[in-house]
Amino acid sequence: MITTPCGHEWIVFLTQQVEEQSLDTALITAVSGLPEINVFALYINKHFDPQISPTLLNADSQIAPLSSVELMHLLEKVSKNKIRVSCAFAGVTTYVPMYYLGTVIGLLIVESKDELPEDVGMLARHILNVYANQLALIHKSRLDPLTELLNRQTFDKKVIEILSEEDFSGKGEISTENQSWYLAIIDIDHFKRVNDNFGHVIGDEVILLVSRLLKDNFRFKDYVFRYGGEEFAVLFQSYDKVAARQKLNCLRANIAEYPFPQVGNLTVSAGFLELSYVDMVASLVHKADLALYESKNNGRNLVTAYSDLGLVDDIANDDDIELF
Ligand SMILES: Nc1nc2c(ncn2[C@@H]2O[C@H](COP(=O)(O)OP(=O)(O)OP(=O)(O)O)[C@@H](O)[C@H]2O)c(=O)[nH]1
Repeated sequence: MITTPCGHEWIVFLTQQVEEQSLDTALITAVSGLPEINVFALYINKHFDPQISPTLLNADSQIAPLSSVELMHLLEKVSKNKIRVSCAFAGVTTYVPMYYLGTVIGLLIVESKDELPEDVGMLARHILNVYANQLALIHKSRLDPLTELLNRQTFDKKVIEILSEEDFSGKGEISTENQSWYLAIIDIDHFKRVNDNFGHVIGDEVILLVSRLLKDNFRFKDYVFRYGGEEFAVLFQSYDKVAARQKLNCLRANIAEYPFPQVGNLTVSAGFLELSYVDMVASLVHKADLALYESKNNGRNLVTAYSDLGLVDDIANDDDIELF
């Protein structure tokens, strides 16, 4: 791609990317296409959180990796909206900040023999900022607007991503730290009554508060989705079924105790199962739903595992069937 002085073509290229991975690749391509930029490292904090250290985007960088402490120190230094240059015997290192809404969320480090021309540094800065805006847009498109939980469209993709993770493949079904992945579907009990008695605005507020309780009860690395109106899905890791059930019961109890403004007390029901590589996403959801119905049928405010139902699972129990 030819680079015009304003970098117009790179901006068009970056803003055409609608997937995070292709956007990352586009950024690496754009930066490596800039004149006089050959050796570089791109560090980005994809959580847009100034407390979290950025991580390296171009893993094959020839520049020695920096520690979190070094990176946080550098971010602070470049946060004055400046391109910083440090000269040493071996050459010049240039630090270009990446901004999002006034906060530095990343850094481009370039090592070169001579100082980079000013217009190249400025162009790099524009490209980084366009990337940050596009990344934020992609992140937003995955969220439910009311609750800011992950939306249903993102759910299937995430399950498939988890199932195809390296340490999940084969029959181990083991994830990081020897924990397994679980899927839970959680539904607010008698939610229609909330709408009927207090109106939709209060109903929406209840959905929002339940979403917050859900987020607070799970960890950073778990995934919480708004699956339907008053239905939520959670993908979380646990050592075993007992621990998974305990986690969900803890959430259930926290919600039951929570004083919802105007409405008072509410409960939720849940159904869950361990993710299995033999199942398709629709089948996993169907099984979690069956367990959820069991909770509802047994009086609500309950957690049921799919395995509690004692159903014969033809596919999962047949080791000879190869689905992939
Ligand atoms: N306020 C509000 N209500 C919603 C939203 N999405 C779905 N609902 C309502 O949620 C209610 C769901 O009701 P049902 O599926 O009958 O279930 P329920 O009353 O929760 O009863 P059980 O699930 O059987 O315990 C319906 O009245 C929907 O209109 C939303 O985004 N906001």
